[in-house]
Amino acid sequence: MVDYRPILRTENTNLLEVKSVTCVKQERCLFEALSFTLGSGKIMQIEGPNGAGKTSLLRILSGFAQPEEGEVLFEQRSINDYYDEFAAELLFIGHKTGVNTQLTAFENVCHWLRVHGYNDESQVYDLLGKLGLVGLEDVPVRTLSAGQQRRVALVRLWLNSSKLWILDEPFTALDKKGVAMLQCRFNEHLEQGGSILLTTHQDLTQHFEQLQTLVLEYRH
Ligand SMILES: Nc1ncnc2c1ncn2[C@@H]1O[C@H](COP(=O)(O)OP(=O)(O)OP(=O)(O)O)[C@@H](O)[C@H]1O
Repeated sequence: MVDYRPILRTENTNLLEVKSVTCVKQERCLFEALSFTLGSGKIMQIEGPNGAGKTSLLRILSGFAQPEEGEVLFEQRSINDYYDEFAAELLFIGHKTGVNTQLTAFENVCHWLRVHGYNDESQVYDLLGKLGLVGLEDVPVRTLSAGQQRRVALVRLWLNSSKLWILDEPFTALDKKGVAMLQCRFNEHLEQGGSILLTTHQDLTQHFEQLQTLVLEYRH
């Protein structure tokens, strides 16, 4: 595909460090004094029941929301103080996938390429084909099925060399083949020294040797 810069592996350092983070929504404390680290080449699954605060945590870790207390460090620097540098190393795909459903899959991918400063559109059809979208590249995304729309959103994982991927329910609506393809892509990213934080209700223990799990309880 496009010639992207390699991820530089940062040995023996924590890519992400969460220090005593507390989140309160609608006067309910979702989590309190939460601390953990995520190293280079590591994957962490955030689990918990509906409403426990998984998405809220991902939003704090991405810098889209501020915690009541605590801080988040990326490569040992506060993401608030160095947000631009952090953002350049972050790929966030949320519940709302960021796909423009009025545009075609091809147009969406070309847009993402341009945003990242790349103009080589020559292999976009190949990439969309790889993701099972053959023949669907030029129809508005809104006319695709939920799983096909998710596949369009996930194309960014094949176009991206950000160190940290934060993904909210990336497996939603994918069929078995789609799930397997995504797991394969995750492993490639980890092998290159990238890190992944994700929420999912899938059991990933069989698929990732060094899976870390963080369970958020529902707090009343
Ligand atoms: N912007 C907001 N304003 C007010 N309340 C919010 C906001 N965002 C989240 N909440 C509340 O925080 C709680 C946790 O929501 P969150 O989306 O983080 O949960 P979740 O664990 O991701 O749930 P699910 O598994 O259903 O996606 C919910 O009760 C929700 O109503």
